[in-house]
Amino acid sequence: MRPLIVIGNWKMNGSLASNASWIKTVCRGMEQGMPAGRQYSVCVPAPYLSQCHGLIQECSLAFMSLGAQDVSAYTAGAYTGEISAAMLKELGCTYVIVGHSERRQFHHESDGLVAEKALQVLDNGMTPVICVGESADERNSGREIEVVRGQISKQVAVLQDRLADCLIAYEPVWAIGTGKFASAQVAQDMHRAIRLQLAEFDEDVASHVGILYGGSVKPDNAVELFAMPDIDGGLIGGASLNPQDFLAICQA
Ligand SMILES: O=C[C@H](O)COP(=O)(O)O
Repeated sequence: MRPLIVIGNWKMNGSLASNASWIKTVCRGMEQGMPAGRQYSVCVPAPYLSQCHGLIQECSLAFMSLGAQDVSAYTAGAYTGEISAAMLKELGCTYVIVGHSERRQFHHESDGLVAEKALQVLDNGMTPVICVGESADERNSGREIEVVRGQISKQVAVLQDRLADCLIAYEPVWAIGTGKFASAQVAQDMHRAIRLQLAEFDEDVASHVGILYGGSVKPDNAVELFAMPDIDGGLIGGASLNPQDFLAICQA
């Protein structure tokens, strides 16, 4: 049985004051009781990891953890501006997003680089959240399965059995920050296609991997999305900035 996992992604938002208020509000809300067997996390900008780790630790909620939004593909050395997986581990991260479509689009990250980053995360005892998804043009031309299969096949080739310890986030680019979300059935169809592709490699890996949906998840569409058999939770962008909306999605 795969646990439901809800991960917030603040992207490049936050401040020392607003982070503290967000974490206190969310922790207070979670202390009132959450559905059993779920995991929650929030991926914050790197400069705030230390602050947020301290605040999350103070809450002492076993099901709430910290995550990062990106990582270097290198272990250590002369890579100015990069942040290694070992550093993220030391700062208390449990999850690390890799290959988010914004990194692919604005920083030209390839599937190969994304897989190398995922390896770094795994080697340091954390869980990579590997993002895949098609653009509007790719879906409109009927190529969405082919595109996502291509992204997944590179991860399979590099990560092999270690994919069982990863999460995959299906995030259709046309749904990110646009308010247009994939209907629960459209998302389920893609999640199923991803799981079947993983089963071609190894059925055990396919049944273990959590596949999260991301793209305009809100409190009012989360229930239907999370009820789908191959949707194991969500990666929440815009709605995670509001602690009440994030809590509502976590409870969906
Ligand atoms: O990482 C999160 C995704 O990019 C989704 O963002 P969004 O919920 O603002 O559409």
